[in-house]
Amino acid sequence: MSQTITAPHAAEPTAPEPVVKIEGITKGFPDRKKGFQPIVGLTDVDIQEGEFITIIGPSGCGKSTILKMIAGLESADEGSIRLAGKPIDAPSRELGIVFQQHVLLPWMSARQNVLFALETDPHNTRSKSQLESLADEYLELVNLSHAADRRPAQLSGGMQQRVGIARAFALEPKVMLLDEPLGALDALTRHELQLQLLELCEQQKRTFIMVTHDVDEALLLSDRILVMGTGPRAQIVHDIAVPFSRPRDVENLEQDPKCHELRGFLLNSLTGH
Ligand SMILES: Nc1ncnc2c1ncn2[C@@H]1O[C@H](COP(=O)(O)OP(=O)(O)OP(=O)(O)O)[C@@H](O)[C@H]1O
Repeated sequence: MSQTITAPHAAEPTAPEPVVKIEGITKGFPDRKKGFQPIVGLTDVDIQEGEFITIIGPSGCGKSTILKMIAGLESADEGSIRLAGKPIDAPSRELGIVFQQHVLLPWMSARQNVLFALETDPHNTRSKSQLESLADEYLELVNLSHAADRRPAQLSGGMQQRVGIARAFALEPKVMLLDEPLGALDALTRHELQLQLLELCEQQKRTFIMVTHDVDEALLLSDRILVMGTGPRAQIVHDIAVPFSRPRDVENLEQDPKCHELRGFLLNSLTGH
């Protein structure tokens, strides 16, 4: 007779260590007239490797400030932020950033812009020809191979933003921080790039933390949506798991009643209803 033997004190499976661990952070800024202004209230978040996290919240609540603290560009007043267990106290190549405004070198082509970032990476161990292939690979991933030799002035806003995305992705950071990456684009280009970003994220399986004002963008791309409340001392008021399986399809999402329900909930939380 077969028998199942269970260890008397089998260890509980432990959750993997979060790639980003935010513990008890607060942040404020000095104001010449009003004195110290508290912005971000006590905040704790664990982000697991491979998750796509979106932060949404009312304007001025401190979303970008949180992203800048994770990027090592601002320090928290209290608490700590760790990347794979190590405190983040300065920008690092493990943390890639894409801002709303692409900062490309105007005298270089799209390809040279990506290549320059790779060549000046102090941790680079690849040869020049390997870097050239890598730059081409990432430009292809954002559908820009045909425009690789054009300079920024010869590219549309959406194309320039795609070069910025290719450049940040090509450095293959552990965590990609996106601060309203599509915020400056017209609605059509924005939608196109959302789909491209979705495809890229699903192919790359990296960790993403994005700030956006666009609820539909958050629902399309995220595994979790963190909703911040109003300030001062704004905190995360909802941490929502997005239940849609991947790969995602916009049309299926649009017809899914769960998506409508979540969308309504998010819009209501943003408008304070
Ligand atoms: N370096 C700074 N010095 C002083 N105040 C700052 C600084 N950075 C941000 N702030 C203030 O902190 C508050 C939060 O700014 P932040 O950009 O993080 O908000 P946000 O939620 O990303 O806003 P939005 O949605 O409008 O982009 C704002 O009142 C802003 O003026």
